Amino acid sequence: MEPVSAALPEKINFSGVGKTFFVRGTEVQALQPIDLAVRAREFVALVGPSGCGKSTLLNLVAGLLQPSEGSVTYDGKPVQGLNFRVGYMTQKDTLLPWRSAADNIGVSLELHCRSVSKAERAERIAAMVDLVGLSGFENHFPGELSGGMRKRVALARTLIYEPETLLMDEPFGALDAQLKLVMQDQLQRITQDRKMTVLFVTHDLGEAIAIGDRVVVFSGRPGRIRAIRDVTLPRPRDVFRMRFSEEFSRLHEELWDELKDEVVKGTDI
Ligand SMILES: Nc1ncnc2c1ncn2[C@@H]1O[C@H](COP(=O)(O)OP(=O)(O)OP(=O)(O)O)[C@@H](O)[C@H]1O
Repeated sequence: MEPVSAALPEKINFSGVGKTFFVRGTEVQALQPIDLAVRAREFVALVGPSGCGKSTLLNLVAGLLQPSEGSVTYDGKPVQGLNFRVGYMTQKDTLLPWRSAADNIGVSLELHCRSVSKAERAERIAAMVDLVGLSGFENHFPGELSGGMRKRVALARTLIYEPETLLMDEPFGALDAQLKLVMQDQLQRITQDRKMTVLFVTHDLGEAIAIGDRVVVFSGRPGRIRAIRDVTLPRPRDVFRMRFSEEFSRLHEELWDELKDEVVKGTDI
């Protein structure tokens, strides 16, 4: 089955994108030149060994870094300066410990959307609390929340200013296996409903296949694309059961063959 996004315009394009860092006089090549086009509404999962440049790719789309070679475009235009069309959920949730869950969710509106009135902010926070399943915990402080709830706060904080694209860097990495499935299910529902484009970094191949429209496997540092596969399982997917499907097993086996050599020889793990 052809994914919906196949008919949609290109959203993000990496063309010959390489990145080299200079750390105290030493050159670290994080990414070899890569080419990848992401369509609007596509959910692309990036998997690869530690240090292969996955976060660097997200930082390039967010405009936090510039490529050393090649170009990154968003809606056909080079990313220059911060890209406010994207929401970025980083590895660490960076919640403000002195603010309640609700006030953490509203922080990006306070900082970036000053024209939004206090009443509208409260309304949008309440809608987000509901959307991510935090009702009853909105007045708790981060230290009083479980790991899963903190992730829900971080997700709501990213969604509240309605970015059209989500950049997610191992958002569920620290959660236990069951909770991960619950969060994957919720994320799938939200991003499909809102027709979002998603770049999702994970170490977990099963997670990548469960929620991606496409899975991109990277080699170890310097990262290059080793394999790309479409996941044609229909949506909405039952992330709790799809692991038992034939297509899931076939893809997992195929992609694990690509990934395992890289993980074994990984330099940074
Ligand atoms: N700002 C920076 N300055 C110097 N080196 C950096 C910087 N950012 C990343 N690197 C280096 O680039 C390489 C790729 O890092 P990156 O964080 O993109 O990898 P990753 O695949 O996301 O790793 P992980 O899965 O462990 O998070 C690493 O060797 C890292 O040390």
